[in-house]
Amino acid sequence: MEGVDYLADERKKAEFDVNEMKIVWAGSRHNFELSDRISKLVANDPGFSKEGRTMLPRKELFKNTLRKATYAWKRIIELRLSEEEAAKLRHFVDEPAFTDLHWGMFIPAIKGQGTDEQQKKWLPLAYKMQIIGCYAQTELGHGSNVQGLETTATFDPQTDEFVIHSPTLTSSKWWPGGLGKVSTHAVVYARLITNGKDYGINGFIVQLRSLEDHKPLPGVTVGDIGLKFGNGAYNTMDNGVLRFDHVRIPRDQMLMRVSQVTREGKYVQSDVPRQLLYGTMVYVRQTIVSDASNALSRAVCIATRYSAVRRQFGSQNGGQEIQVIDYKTQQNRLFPLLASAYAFRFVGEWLKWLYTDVTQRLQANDFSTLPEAHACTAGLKSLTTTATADGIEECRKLCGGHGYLCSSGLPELFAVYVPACTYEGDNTVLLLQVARFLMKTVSQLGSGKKPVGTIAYMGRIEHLMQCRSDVKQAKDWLKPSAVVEAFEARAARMSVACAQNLSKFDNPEEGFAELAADLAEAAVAHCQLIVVSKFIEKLQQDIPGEGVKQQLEVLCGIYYLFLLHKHQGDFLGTGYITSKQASLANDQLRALYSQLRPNAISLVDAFNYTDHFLDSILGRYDGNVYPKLYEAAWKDPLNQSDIADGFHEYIRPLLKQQLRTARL
Ligand SMILES: CC(C)(COP(=O)(O)OP(=O)(O)OC[C@H]1O[C@@H](n2cnc3c(N)ncnc32)[C@H](O)[C@@H]1OP(=O)(O)O)[C@@H](O)C(=O)NCCC(=O)NCCSC(=O)CCCC(=O)O
Ligand SMILES: Cc1cc2nc3c(=O)[nH]c(=O)nc-3n(C[C@H](O)[C@H](O)[C@H](O)COP(=O)(O)OP(=O)(O)OC[C@H]3O[C@@H](n4cnc5c(N)ncnc54)[C@H](O)[C@@H]3O)c2cc1C
Repeated sequence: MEGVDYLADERKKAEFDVNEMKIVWAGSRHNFELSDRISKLVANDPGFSKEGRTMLPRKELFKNTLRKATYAWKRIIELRLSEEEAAKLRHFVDEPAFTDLHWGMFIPAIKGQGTDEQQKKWLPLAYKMQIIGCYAQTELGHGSNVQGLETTATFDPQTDEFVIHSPTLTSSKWWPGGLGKVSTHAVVYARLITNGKDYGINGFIVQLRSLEDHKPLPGVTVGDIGLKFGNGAYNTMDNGVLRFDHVRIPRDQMLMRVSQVTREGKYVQSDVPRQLLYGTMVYVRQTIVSDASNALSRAVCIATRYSAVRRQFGSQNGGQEIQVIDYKTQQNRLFPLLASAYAFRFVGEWLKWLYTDVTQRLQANDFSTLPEAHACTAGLKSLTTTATADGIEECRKLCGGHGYLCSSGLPELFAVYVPACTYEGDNTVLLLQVARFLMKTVSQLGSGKKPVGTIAYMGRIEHLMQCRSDVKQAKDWLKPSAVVEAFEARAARMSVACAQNLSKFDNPEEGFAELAADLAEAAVAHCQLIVVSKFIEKLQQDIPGEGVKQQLEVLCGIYYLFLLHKHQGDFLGTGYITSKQASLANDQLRALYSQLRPNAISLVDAFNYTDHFLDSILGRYDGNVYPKLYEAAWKDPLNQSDIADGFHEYIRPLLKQQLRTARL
């Protein structure tokens, strides 16, 4: 029981009020109480047990997910949970399921792209789960290039219907979650054709399966696309394939907020921008940023607790060995991830605000902030999911050999998380969207159009192109103004360098393609600036609780100094800092690691995760790792008998043969 006492000692070292930090992490007292209550409700309900999940064959795994999702719905109804509480419950059940897409994409697509009338008709059915929907956009041949989708929706004025058709193999819908085995309906993205003219992509509500016996409707071929990465993991989801053979739907099932087709077959474009068709993706990308902080904090919680329990080397006079968390290399790998989890939390909060603001504006027909919202959601989705996927894998390595066991929770967390780098937009493709936005901004600098919001810094381009860091000693790197200027100057100079290189090409598209790798790096620099700025802005707020703000300052410092160290080439290459100043930044970073060290365990306790949610022996709250690892091994099906199945067939004949050879 050594571990139990050990983490208790660690907790005593905390220099701040952990309960207050829990509220900062949750975003508000209300959010904290909500998460705390619902996570415990899920953890204490045997219906949501995760026991043996990674051992189940696919069919059983999937059925188990159906059972859990239905049980969750039953509890939501019985307990009369609000929409907010219900969403939390699904979150803490912690198993990818068709319901994620139903609530997370099908309903938002109808809300964002449907007319009031369409919303009135479809949303009540969806809210009661009398229909179950998915988001069918991606095809076998195209995912990133949405304009390249091939499914057609041809208007037939004779019958006032659209004919939905998959003209080629590559037009088969491929990937939509919840489609394979569950959804009764889908929002299908298809090329709208009327009067022989192709008007590009639009959304259509299409029924796929009978509401009576769940059989695919005539003309619909639908199934699961097969086993995915990892054991268990995302295989709880029925990502699907779907083909249409001239399936007819009424005209009013075209989502008509952005454009309409009249009874006569006339195409009418509303005064809202066509980009609103992509609105569901903007919404989901924004939620993915908060999810990144959830996933990363979970991995970091496991790796931090285990790093305090684990000891290697350095025993003096028969005393205890060193806790691996005390190695500076371990700190240099772990603490920036802990800081990133907090950074992503705060930028996620801010992005939620931005999204709400843009939605309100859109409702009032003000579309001015849409490009920035797109650039921010795309860029931050890309930045945070890349860092989180890499971070989870780093946490696995930080846990040494035991991190490779499924019982550490890390392999499954990684396998479930890593597709976030691809879905909702491949991370590189999304960075290039940010780069386009940046190049447009730079090209308009002389036009008198003042950059606002996250690109307001470009308005000070002349200063940012020539200023130099005035850092003279390590602690100067703790000054927010010094840091923000460093990140602004680096981002601005990288963008301007790209713009200058682009201007050498006669054809801008050719130039963009040729310089894509540099452009993606400039986009990363811009996105890192946003995260750093939002963290610093958070610290300017009034934050109650003894020592809480100080800890956040340490975390913020670690976040930006680690980035500065990692991307030293950019900061030096653009000439904003000298190598001496880079080295001072590193000195300060090391000092911050030492300040963070006694608080590390309490900083991960502030995430307030239940052992059920973490589902990790290495990350147990009580640190009681070794007895539980030992116990868990014996639960493996291989250990149900001393003699393995297959012994008589394979091992015994082998041994006999060796015996004969030995006698020879
Ligand atoms: C990559 C692009 C952006 C390219 O679009 P395009 O129209 O060919 O590109 P373009 O000419 O560069 O852009 C035209 C213009 O559209 C703008 N734009 C592009 N996207 C958006 C948006 N979301 N909101 C607002 N504006 C947007 C661009 O900035 C361009 O604007 P501009 O003309 O420069 O003013 C797009 O096609 C795209 O988003 N691809 C990624 C596909 C994707 O994310 N699929 C998601 C499928 S659902 C899913 O994965 C579910 C995940 C499961 C889960 O969450 O659990
Ligand atoms: C687990 C999971 C769940 C999903 N759920 C859904 C869903 O519910 N509904 C749905 O419709 N879709 C879903 N998708 C599909 C997903 O949205 C797409 O896979 C994603 O948008 C990436 O598109 P792609 O597969 O076409 O990748 P590709 O674009 O083919 O990417 C392949 C490679 O090409 C590169 N590349 C592509 N274009 C460019 C470019 N212009 N410049 C430089 N590099 C480029 C990419 O960076 C990448 O390295 C899901 C995918 C996964 C993995």
